[in-house]
Amino acid sequence: MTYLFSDAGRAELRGAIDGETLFAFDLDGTLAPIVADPAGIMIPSGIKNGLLRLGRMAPVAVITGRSRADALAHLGFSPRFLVGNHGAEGLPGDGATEREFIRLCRGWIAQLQAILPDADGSGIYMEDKGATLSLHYRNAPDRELAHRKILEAVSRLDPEPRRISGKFVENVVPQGALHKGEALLRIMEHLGCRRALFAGDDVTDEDVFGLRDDRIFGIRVGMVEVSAARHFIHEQSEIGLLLDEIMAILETHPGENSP
Ligand SMILES: O=P(O)(O)OC[C@H]1O[C@H](O[C@H]2O[C@H](CO)[C@@H](O)[C@H](O)[C@H]2O)[C@H](O)[C@@H](O)[C@@H]1O
Repeated sequence: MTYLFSDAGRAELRGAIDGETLFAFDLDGTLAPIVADPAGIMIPSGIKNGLLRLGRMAPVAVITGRSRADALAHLGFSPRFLVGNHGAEGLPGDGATEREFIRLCRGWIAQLQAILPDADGSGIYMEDKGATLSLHYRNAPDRELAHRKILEAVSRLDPEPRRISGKFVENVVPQGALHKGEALLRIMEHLGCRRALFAGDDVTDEDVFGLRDDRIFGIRVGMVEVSAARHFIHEQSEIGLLLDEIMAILETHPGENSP
């Protein structure tokens, strides 16, 4: 992996983007620092302003594991594309499938309430996001025990969901729901974009990096041993710098059809 703010990383970024590139970002851990309470995130105002400015120069998407409504409340503005539930919510034309995902989740929540009646007592927090759900154990007094209970409970769900691990969380996702990589490709196709940039910090973001699609410039937030991303930044606080760098490049390479 190449550090984005090295000479080589900067040169590769310059060669990879212009005003017709789709710029897509994950939310938690990327646009907002990770905090203990999922409801307590704060997107720094510099990042919000940067996204708004970038949105006037090129298409911008936020692709998040949160529900769209929740993400919107934190963003305070609508990016051109806002995909929620890891790709399961908010893509053009997917209304009927989303309703089916919500129905499935209602069933899983009822089952989990029976399997994990003491969830709160174990420090497990169930986040109902409509089309998917998340079981958090960050704040459990015994994280290992809480995690084991979650894994056991999820393994008993019927029908079997797709389970994706995250930062002290297990995400329960309907089989057949698009993942973040597929969602990004859908938006590119919809817009006719030949190139995209995507930045993300977590396991579900690897669904984008793992496409290994040369048209997509992937940036992992936080260096990890195993990632399919080709570039990384050290930490979330560098996102503001990334937005500035992107906009400086677009000012000199606006793209043929940009405003
Ligand atoms: O795809 P993302 O936008 O990165 O969303 C992934 C999950 O983020 C949230 O949980 C994570 O962030 C919380 C706040 O910093 C943190 O407390 C938690 O431990 C993390 O797992 C969100 O609550 C989930 O719904 C998202 O799926």
